[in-house]
Amino acid sequence: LPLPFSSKSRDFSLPNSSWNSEMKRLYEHYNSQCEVESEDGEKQKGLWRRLPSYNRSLKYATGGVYLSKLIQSKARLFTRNIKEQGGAAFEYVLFNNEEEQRCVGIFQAGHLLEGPPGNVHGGAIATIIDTVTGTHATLLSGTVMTANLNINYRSPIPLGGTVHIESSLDRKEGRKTFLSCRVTSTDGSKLHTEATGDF
Ligand SMILES: CCCCCCCC(=O)SCCNC(=O)CCNC(=O)[C@H](O)C(C)(C)COP(=O)(O)OP(=O)(O)OC[C@H]1O[C@@H](n2cnc3c(N)ncnc32)[C@H](O)[C@@H]1OP(=O)(O)O
Repeated sequence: LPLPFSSKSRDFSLPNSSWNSEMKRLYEHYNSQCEVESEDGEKQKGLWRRLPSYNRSLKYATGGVYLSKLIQSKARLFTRNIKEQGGAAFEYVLFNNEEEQRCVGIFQAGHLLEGPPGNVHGGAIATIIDTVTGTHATLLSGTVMTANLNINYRSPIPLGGTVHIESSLDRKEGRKTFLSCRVTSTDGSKLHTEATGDF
């Protein structure tokens, strides 16, 4: 990602004890296709790249100078702002495939994201879609803002479950980037959500 992060920052996209078996399985699936370093230190490029994820970046953002010191020190990325451990909210990891211009998110929805009883809140689904597509658009086109996000909710996402999110490039027009996104069950058989985004 283009923003510089301190090497001391915690990377939230690594496996932790709250991850269910599906989350771990899919993580392994993509992680095993990422860059590998041989014993002699030579790096072999992989098909996929795991994207680290930190809970803040504002310290480095130029807009930060206009904000109070309190806000600057307390600002946290929305999807990584819950101190409670154990998969309470957004557990996710993103992988990017530069060659195929695809970005994949594996998302486990925690108990604080409830909307309809037993299922994930539509706003939380929109948030994770914006995160995957927004990150993908940033990788494709540099710093961007979401201009439009159009979402069709096809079937509910069970709370505690894991889903597969895939963002793909539709087209670029000048400084605009258009992406499509699908949220499915991890075996791909069930479509939960479809979206398009303009960045
Ligand atoms: C690490 C985690 C990553 C998470 C990523 C999360 C990303 C986000 O959520 S960003 C936050 C939500 N988004 C925002 O707050 C954006 C608010 N909006 C804006 O800042 C501005 O309206 C912005 C930047 C989208 C467009 O501004 P600006 O470039 O000045 O607009 P303008 O010059 O009128 O339009 C440029 C082009 O975009 C198009 N456009 C503008 N707004 C929209 C829109 N809402 N929908 C579709 N197209 C639009 C225009 O039609 C125009 O197209 P063309 O060049 O073909 O005529």
